[in-house]
Amino acid sequence: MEVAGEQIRVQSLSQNDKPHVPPQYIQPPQYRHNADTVGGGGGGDKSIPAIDLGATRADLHAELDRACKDWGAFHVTNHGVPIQLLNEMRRVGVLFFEECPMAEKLRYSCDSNSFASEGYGSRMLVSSNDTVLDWRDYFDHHTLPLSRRNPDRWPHFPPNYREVVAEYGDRMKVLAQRLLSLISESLGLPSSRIKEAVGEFYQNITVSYYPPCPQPELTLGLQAHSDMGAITLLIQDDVGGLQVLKDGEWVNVHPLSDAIVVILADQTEIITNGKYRSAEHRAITNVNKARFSVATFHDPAKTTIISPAAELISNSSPPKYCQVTYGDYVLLWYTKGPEGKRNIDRLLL
Ligand SMILES: O=C(O)CCC(=O)C(=O)O
Ligand SMILES: [Fe+2]
Repeated sequence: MEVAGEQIRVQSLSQNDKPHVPPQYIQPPQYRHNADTVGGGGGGDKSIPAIDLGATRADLHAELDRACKDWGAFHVTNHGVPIQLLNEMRRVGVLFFEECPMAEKLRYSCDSNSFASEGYGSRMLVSSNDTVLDWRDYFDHHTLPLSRRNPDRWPHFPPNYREVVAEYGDRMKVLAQRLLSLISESLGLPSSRIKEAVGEFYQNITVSYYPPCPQPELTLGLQAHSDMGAITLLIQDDVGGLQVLKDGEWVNVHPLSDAIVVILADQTEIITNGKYRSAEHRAITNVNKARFSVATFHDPAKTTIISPAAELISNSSPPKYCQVTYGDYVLLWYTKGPEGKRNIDRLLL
């Protein structure tokens, strides 16, 4: 835990070789995952849908409609982002966490007293000292709009790290726009409808590093939450650990190396008046292997007011959520904590 400026990273704890995790990382019993499911179960045969973006438009609309209603999360293949870039993003990210000396990594430390500050950290929520901590280190990059992008603040090791992140962010933006268009169309809305409601993308890229954990049954790599913004695009390595909640059961998102995981976030749920849902998800830990993922978030500006799309409102389908200024929503998330989907539930009418 970070107290009075002291910087403790989970990676350092993991390298201590202690058999027990410190008490701040122990989840209350109701939030722990069932160790029996790790690697084996985690939803049994169930898995999120996989959608081939090369399919015909009519097929795509039907498949997206199903996936966004039932899951709020799905894999996409044939997505147009070069596979080499996905692999390079994974490679430079892992090299930073594993090969860069801790003293140098700490030079990029984020400001642990402000929300979503850019840089290297372990503790996303600034709320209170009794928050249970995630078994995760991360590096958060502010990538879009370009006025927020300052690669000087990003890792200088390996040498091409900054170039890869910049290109990766640009490619993810294009894919996120395309997906929001297709998702609008699959609801019968004009293709630009959700994109216009979100406005210019504020894009953050968070690379997460989950070190091996001596007591995975007591911890979470990342507590259950839904993402705050509009749409998240995620890639992971081959270790596995991401889970999505489906009908009350946690289902493993099995790694598919060339695919990208799409996670609908809360503002899309509001704009679609709950017709499409944001996915509640979490990351679990394991004893043997460090795990790596890259989440690219696409959010509205803090001043944007988000409300259900008028075209989706009628006498038989009244508004389900009250309108919210995105900045107020973010503040709630960071001060109260995500606790699953509690924050969006507060907006229910
Ligand atoms: O590491 C993962 O797979 C999940 C990351 C995530 O959900 C997030 O950063 O919001
Ligand atoms: Fe997330």
